Amino acid sequence: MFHIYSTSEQASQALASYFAEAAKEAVQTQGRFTVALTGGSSPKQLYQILANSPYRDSIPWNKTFVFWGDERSVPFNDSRNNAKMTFEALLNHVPVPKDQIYPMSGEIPADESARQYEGILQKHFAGQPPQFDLILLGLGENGHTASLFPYTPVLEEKERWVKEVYLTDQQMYRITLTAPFINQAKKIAFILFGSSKAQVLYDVVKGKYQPDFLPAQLIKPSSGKLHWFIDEAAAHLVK
Ligand SMILES: O=C(O)[C@H](O)[C@@H](O)[C@H](O)[C@H](O)COP(=O)(O)O
Repeated sequence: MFHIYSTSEQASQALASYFAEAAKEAVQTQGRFTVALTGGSSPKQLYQILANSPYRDSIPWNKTFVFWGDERSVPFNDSRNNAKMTFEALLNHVPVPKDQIYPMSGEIPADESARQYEGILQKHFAGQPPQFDLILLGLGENGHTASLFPYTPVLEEKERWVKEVYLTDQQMYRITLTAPFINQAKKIAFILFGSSKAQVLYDVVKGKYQPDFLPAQLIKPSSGKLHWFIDEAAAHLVK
């Protein structure tokens, strides 16, 4: 479902409200809210909105468990680290217990980090279906989402929940939730803005299915809901 707004600010406000509703609903039904955050520039406004009232005061942060959809394999203090950005924009300002926040480690080799993260998730979901209540995702101009990049082996992964991927052009490992695992989520919300995303958004949702080339096409929740929070500039080809 598309949620299209004139400005990125309005779209971020709408997603903040959706986030808050998802959190309250999850806590009411299961006693906790499990969310995966995204990196990139698009969610920063959302995080800043969530860090301030009314959301800072109304979301059940003390029952919220925070994970990430992907991470660059760089130390936490590196400016490219997704968790660092999220702490600065959101997590340092809201009362989520620190032991309920699970950054992917960039301090150990990426393959170990991916296995470690899978272990953390298995423990978190022990005895329950491994379903995030909400996963936030961005969309890159080349069709990637999380760290599911075109023509990378991780796109073929069917068993693992979390996997490392080496990106030759960036000369960097990244760690990512895999598409089959993301697709278990109850709610998935993409956030993207600007005319530079219009063509890729069109290609992903209306174009030919070619997920090796456009990995975001792999995101199809098996029983959950898929939402797109976008501005007019990004939406103009899909409307
Ligand atoms: O770590 C990251 O960068 C992301 O998880 C990545 O998948 C991002 O969401 C897209 O690249 C879109 O990024 P923008 O929002 O900056 O366009």
